Amino acid sequence: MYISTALFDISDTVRRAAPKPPLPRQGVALALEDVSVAFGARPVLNELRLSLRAGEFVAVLGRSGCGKTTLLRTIAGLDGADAGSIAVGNGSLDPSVRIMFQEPRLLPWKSVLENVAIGKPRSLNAAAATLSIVGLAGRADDWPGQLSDGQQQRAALARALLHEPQLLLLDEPLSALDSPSRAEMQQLIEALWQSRGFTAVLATHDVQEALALADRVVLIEHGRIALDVQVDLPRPRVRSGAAFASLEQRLQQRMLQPPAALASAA
Ligand SMILES: Nc1ncnc2c1ncn2[C@@H]1O[C@H](COP(=O)(O)OP(=O)(O)OP(=O)(O)O)[C@@H](O)[C@H]1O
Repeated sequence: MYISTALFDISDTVRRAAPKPPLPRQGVALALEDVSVAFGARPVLNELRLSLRAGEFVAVLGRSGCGKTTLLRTIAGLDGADAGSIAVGNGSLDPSVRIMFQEPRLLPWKSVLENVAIGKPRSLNAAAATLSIVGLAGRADDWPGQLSDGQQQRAALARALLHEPQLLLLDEPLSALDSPSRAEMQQLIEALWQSRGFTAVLATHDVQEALALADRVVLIEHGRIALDVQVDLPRPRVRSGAAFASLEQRLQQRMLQPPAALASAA
């Protein structure tokens, strides 16, 4: 992994490229009612309920294996729910829902531009413009292997954005990046979310990342939403502030509780 040196003015680039008008921020974007998912005999999601307002940015936290990925895959229609209902944009082929994974999942035999245009092969001009928005102007003809890890995730973000999603699902897409690339991508995602108005769900282990980006942080325990915290802090978030630190401590403590303590508290 090498450190990205392709710093660019994120806010200016994103603002100039913002669609007009942005998506309306009203109504419910996503509603999960009593959604249960099991793999064989192992229950993962257990009558989970979650509702998101249009334009809301929600971070999903939880210990490893608690079901964050399963939740996002189920919302995207990649995993089927055994029970319950999911309203709005359910189905992996629905262009209004896009998902980004921890790995960029670019096809190595296609150029960066062709990767971005997957599913929209007639949109090469728009794909090139989207590459510029994510800071990859000039890299369209490269192969994915010629990009750094962070740049590959930017290309994956461009691929999702090309579909102008109403709901963007982010499954720990920054967890493999070095810290400067990670901070840049956080800024980029926040700027895009602000200018475009899509609804975002970010699964992460990182409490700071959740608090830096989200309007609301939810915590999964025992297959359900066990904690739902509103983050009423001005943006851009100042991580050194007292209110930020206090929320961070509260969530960290909850995340660090051993499973036995969680079971007896449930
Ligand atoms: N396809 C599958 N088949 C069988 N079990 C699975 C499958 N996918 C997930 N699981 C199990 O479901 C549980 C939840 O997995 P999931 O990947 O959703 O957790 P997670 O919270 O995203 O974990 P992490 O933070 O480590 O990525 C785990 O016990 C996992 O082993």
